[in-house]
Amino acid sequence: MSKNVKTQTPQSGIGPRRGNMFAETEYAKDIGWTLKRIGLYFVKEKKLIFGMLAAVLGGTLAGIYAPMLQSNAVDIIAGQRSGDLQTTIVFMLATYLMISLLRMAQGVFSAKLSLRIVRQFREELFGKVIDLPVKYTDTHSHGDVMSRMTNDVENISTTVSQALPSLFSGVLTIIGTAAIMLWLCWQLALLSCGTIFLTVIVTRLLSSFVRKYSKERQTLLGSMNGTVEEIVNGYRTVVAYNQQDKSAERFCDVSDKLTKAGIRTEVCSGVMGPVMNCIGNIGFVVIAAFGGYFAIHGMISVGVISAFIVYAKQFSRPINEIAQIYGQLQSAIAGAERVFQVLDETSEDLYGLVWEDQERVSVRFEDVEFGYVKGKPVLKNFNLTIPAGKKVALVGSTGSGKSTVVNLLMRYYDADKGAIWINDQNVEEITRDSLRKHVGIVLQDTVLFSDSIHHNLQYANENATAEEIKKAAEMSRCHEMIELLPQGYETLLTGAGENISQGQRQLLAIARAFVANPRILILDEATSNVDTRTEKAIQDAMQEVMKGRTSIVIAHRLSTIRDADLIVVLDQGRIVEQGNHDELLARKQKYYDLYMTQYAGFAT
Ligand SMILES: Nc1ncnc2c1ncn2[C@@H]1O[C@H](COP(=O)(O)OP(=O)(O)OP(=O)(O)O)[C@@H](O)[C@H]1O
Repeated sequence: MSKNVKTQTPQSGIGPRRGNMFAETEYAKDIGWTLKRIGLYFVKEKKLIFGMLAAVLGGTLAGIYAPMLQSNAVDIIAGQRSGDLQTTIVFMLATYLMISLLRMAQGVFSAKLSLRIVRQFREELFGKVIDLPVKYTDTHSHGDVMSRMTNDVENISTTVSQALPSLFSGVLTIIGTAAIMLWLCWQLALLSCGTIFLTVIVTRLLSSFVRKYSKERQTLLGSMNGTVEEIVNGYRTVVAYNQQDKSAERFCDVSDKLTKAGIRTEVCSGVMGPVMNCIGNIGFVVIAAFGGYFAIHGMISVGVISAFIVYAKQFSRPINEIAQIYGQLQSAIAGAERVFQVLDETSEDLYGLVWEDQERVSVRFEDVEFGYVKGKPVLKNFNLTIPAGKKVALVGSTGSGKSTVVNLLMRYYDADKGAIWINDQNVEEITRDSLRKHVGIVLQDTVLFSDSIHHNLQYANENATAEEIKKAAEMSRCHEMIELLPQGYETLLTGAGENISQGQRQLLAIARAFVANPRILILDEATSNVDTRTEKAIQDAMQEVMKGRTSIVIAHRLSTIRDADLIVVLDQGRIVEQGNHDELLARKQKYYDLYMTQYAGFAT
């Protein structure tokens, strides 16, 4: 082990960035398991759950008791019971008032609970997304990830705030009402229970369809978001090739499928309520008829019938609600499964050694083999040494593997075989964080943020002073351009840099890399969008900046890498030639051909 590294273990805290409590759990697609897993998020909100359940319990019990008071009042009025009517009515009023207050408390508790649970999901999911390997983002549409973060999490939230209290109060109401009905008149109670049997069968049947369709609907929503994102991001290209109609066709196709899946889901879950209502009403008619018969024959009092009428309604209401909630729950479970799929993805590992700064850094690729797809290697038997402080240029035709070399050095991907060494340290043993801290990279596709130019440049090193930022901007030849802007360094970049030109964006990206002051600098087609004069000026500045540092430059314009200490020519993932510009030209092989193709007729 190098003496410049020290062991770093992952943080043990529960902060969102450091994985999740189920990281090692195998993902299972069953409702019980998913519910249990959702339940674990509730454990952290014990106080709120207790408060909410207490309010639901109080409200439900009072709701079950209130019709008894009503029954007593009716019996007192009908002369079938002795008692004080005024006291009974005051009790009734107090009970209904208490029910209202408890329902309000329940609403407050459940809203808080739902929002806090959503926060847990959202933060854990975001923490996961920023820790996902590059491979994941390369293979999943951004829209799909967005959909999981917003729609699915929102779906879980709605269910938590509405379904949980309704479910708890519903179950309590059913049990309490059934008990009291049995106590009042078991014959009428049994008739009521007949409706439950019918309800359960219909619920199970309809809910299996709801679950299937809502999962399909959420997958399609993700796919539609992905399509929209692709079209909006690539709008200029869409318009340039007059592909608006085709894009609209593609969108409409997904939108159409989404509508159909949505209709199927809504029909199945929407039908549930009315069907349950119908069953409840039939039960109500049966009870009214039989109750009348029993009262006529003196088996029960008129007050009991009045209470039974309320209980019968009270009994069927939660059954309807539970039937609807069941549909909602199915959809939330489908959403939760999709969220858990992301949470269960393997994060970029956080274990390893912290690579500490060293002034001179050499890089060595040793027998490296790598492929993005299994069995299809892009780099084969790749051996390359980049001496400390030297500038190495990678050239070769499109798809020859130049960016892949950089991807491996940055540990966006890890080699399938062989090893990459930084000085005497295998990069796979170093934490990615500490490795990337010392490597600056500028890509062709510049990413800037909707923030001031100053903050965009400071992004690479939050401790950089205004003076250091200005110096970096001067070296990358963008200081003057920035000064000409109305607010100078405080100018806000809108739409991540759409208010400046592509070349200017590239200059800012180079300045940002200079601010980072890295030991290794990688420029992947970093100056492809600036004019040749500016490019030359930047290169001169870079000579100065990179003195004693190691740099890797990828450039199609070969004139820009003529001064490199080593030029490496790649072809189909293999190094076919290496040397300096003059040596390679003299050899008259691949590099010579590439150079002549670009500059035939010009002096070398
Ligand atoms: N994320 C990816 N998933 C699958 N294959 C990929 C991925 N990135 C690159 N490839 C493939 O790997 C091969 C090498 O690509 P690479 O980007 O390294 O080439 P390059 O020499 O940098 O090309 P260019 O000059 O066009 O940038 C190509 O065949 C490419 O299709």
